[in-house]
Amino acid sequence: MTLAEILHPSCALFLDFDGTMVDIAPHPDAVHVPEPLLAVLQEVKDYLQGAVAVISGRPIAQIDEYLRPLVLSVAGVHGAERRGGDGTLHLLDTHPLDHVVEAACALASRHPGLLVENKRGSIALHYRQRPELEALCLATMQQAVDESRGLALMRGKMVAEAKPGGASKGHAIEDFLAEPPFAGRTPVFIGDDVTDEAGFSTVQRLGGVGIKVGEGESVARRRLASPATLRQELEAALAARSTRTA
Ligand SMILES: O=P(O)(O)OC[C@H]1O[C@H](O[C@H]2O[C@H](CO)[C@@H](O)[C@H](O)[C@H]2O)[C@H](O)[C@@H](O)[C@@H]1O
Repeated sequence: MTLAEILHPSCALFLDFDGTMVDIAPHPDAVHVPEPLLAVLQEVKDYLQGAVAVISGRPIAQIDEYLRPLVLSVAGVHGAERRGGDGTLHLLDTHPLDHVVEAACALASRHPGLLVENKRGSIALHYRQRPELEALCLATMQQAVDESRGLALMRGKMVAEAKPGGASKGHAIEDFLAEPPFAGRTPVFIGDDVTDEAGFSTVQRLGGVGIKVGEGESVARRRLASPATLRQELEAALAARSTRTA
């Protein structure tokens, strides 16, 4: 089944960012947003009467910067922050991260190439430049999280993140679906990473469609090969819309 067949005007579309809309890059700051993607997203937003949201591990401010001048609804930091369809900002309670920051920074200072990313309520330890240190990074972060209050460890692509225990992409999608312009629509969530599995489960439980980009185990019942394929399929869905309404 293609995205053109799935994406009807009564859908709400939820999109992950890294690895889904844009290719994975060697460094978090090195991602490239292809120019045509912005135009496609604007058109899809119009088609779905505003019911398009980005569901990302990145902060909302970063997503805004990458998608500028487009402004979309966004859940950032795995749902710890969320800007709804009316522009209202919802912030989950955060928990002290000092112990995790200390542990992650101490490890990074001993191992050049490790990168500590500090977000509101969350700390990410990236090991893409030092993949051989994966086990050490995961163990260090897990121990620091276990010794902290209210945090959970989440694995991503070459990254271990400590985030608020209550934050999840699935919850963020449910919160969007309780509000206009998302309420009453069939949810479609497209993502690429372990962190997106909660989102796939949520939309499928609600009668919607989960689509995994790329390879790897997933609960999602549909697949797309790559971010480039996603862009092509969105363009095809828009073209099919023109044909349908012509
Ligand atoms: O939920 P997402 O929108 O997919 O964000 C997940 C994380 O993305 C970023 O890290 C990942 O992408 C980087 C750029 O391609 C890559 O270098 C890194 O290895 C990946 O883990 C971002 O830096 C994180 O904050 C997000 O949580």
